[in-house]
Amino acid sequence: MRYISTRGEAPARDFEGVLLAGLAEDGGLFVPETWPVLTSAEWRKLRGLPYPALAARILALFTGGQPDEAALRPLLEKAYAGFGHPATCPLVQIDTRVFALELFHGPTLAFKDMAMQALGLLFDATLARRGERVTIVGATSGDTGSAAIEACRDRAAVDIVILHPEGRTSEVQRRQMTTVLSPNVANLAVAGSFDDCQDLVKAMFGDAPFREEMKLAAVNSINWARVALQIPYYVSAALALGAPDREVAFSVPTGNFGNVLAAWAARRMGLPIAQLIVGSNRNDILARFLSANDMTVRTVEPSLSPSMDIQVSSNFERLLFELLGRDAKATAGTMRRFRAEGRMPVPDEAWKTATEVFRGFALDDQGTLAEIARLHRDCGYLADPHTAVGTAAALAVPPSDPAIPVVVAATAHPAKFPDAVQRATGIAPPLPPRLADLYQRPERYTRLPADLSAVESFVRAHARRNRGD
Ligand SMILES: Cc1ncc(COP(=O)(O)O)c(C=O)c1O
Ligand SMILES: N[C@@H](CCOP(=O)(O)O)C(=O)O
Repeated sequence: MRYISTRGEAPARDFEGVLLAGLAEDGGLFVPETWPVLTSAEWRKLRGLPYPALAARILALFTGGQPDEAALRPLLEKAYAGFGHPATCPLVQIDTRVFALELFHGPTLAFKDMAMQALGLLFDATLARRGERVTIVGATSGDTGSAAIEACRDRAAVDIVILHPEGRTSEVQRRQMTTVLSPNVANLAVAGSFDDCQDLVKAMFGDAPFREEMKLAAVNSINWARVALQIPYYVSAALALGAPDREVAFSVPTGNFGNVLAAWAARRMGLPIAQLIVGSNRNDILARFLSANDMTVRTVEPSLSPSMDIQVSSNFERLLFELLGRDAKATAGTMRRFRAEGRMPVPDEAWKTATEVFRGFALDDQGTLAEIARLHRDCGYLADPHTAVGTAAALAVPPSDPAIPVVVAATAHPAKFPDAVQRATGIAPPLPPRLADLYQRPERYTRLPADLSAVESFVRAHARRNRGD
């Protein structure tokens, strides 16, 4: 299995190369050179497998034997062993045709753990074998950061620096990051938005001497391994509802487009997914794109679903590459214009192709509170604000065939957003016992402006300190 860059100017790599490289050298994102496609009989054979075994089978389709399924299986069993539900990611019926795929039973209570717990182990195994050390730099709007820190804390071959937008995460989200005092972990509160943090991370990767000196690695969904590890749960949910002999749809609360892209990948692999519903908050660039081919960047606005406060959705580039017939030159040109002009010129034909699969829906904060209240009142389900955007989208733009069930990606535990949940329902969901003293733990983080040289100096000092240079 080889991977190519969406911008066509970086050398192709194998899975291990992609895992360690993160972003391609030409600024593009790695995608499989060819997609593995399963027959109906092959999908049926996956039914009933425990989640770690299913995930190993799917991931092995993308690793080209390095590591192979036999090596991946114990690794994934270890990754999911600490999850708070025996099914890893249970499917819960919440309405007549709507199901919640609960992806938040991992250590940091958000869907990021589903990939990140395995990614940390993959990094460990790979770096130990190669005798190498890396510096992970990551951007977070709230959940990637804590999941990455939890997966990488105290690991011998990894230093990690996470950039979050100062004051724009929930307090629980911030504390989950900043109260981890392991020497290899550092947190930066950046004066700016998530998009600024993500730009800084990409700029560090674009600075070739710095990238080489620091041996930079990525844990954001710009890293293909993150997306690959998000595919199995769509497979698991679809099989449970009757695929490949029955079509399903997914509704995914969306920000950086990594989660819904994994669902798209499952569809590309032959899973019968009738429709993908993209839920947005007031930062509705994706909903505008899907309804009117308008992908114009606006200022990022804070909302009750802060993890989705994003305007530049990195993984959209992977979809764009496919929509443009895998034309890397056209993709690179389109992305250049997007960055220069703040508007993405997607040809009408490509846009129409996207709308055959994707539907978009945006919900403001009032609507989000109303949906959390409705779910609690009518369905007895306590949802976090991100999941509520997903359920509202599922009801607003469902597939026209009522026999097709809609699975909503329940991306965070309601206890991560107690203020919003309490405003909507009067209930403040408690944190699990292992996090009960979160508000009493000391925090450590550094404030910096959104300035590349300041951030690079910080990262260099952090890495050197840990390497004993
Ligand atoms: C709770 C939650 N929901 C939804 C999203 C959006 O997911 P994505 O960025 O993969 O589109 C995020 C952030 O990734 C998140 O943390
Ligand atoms: N919503 C994310 C933003 C980063 O997304 P990623 O999937 O690219 O890591 C977050 O919570 O940090």
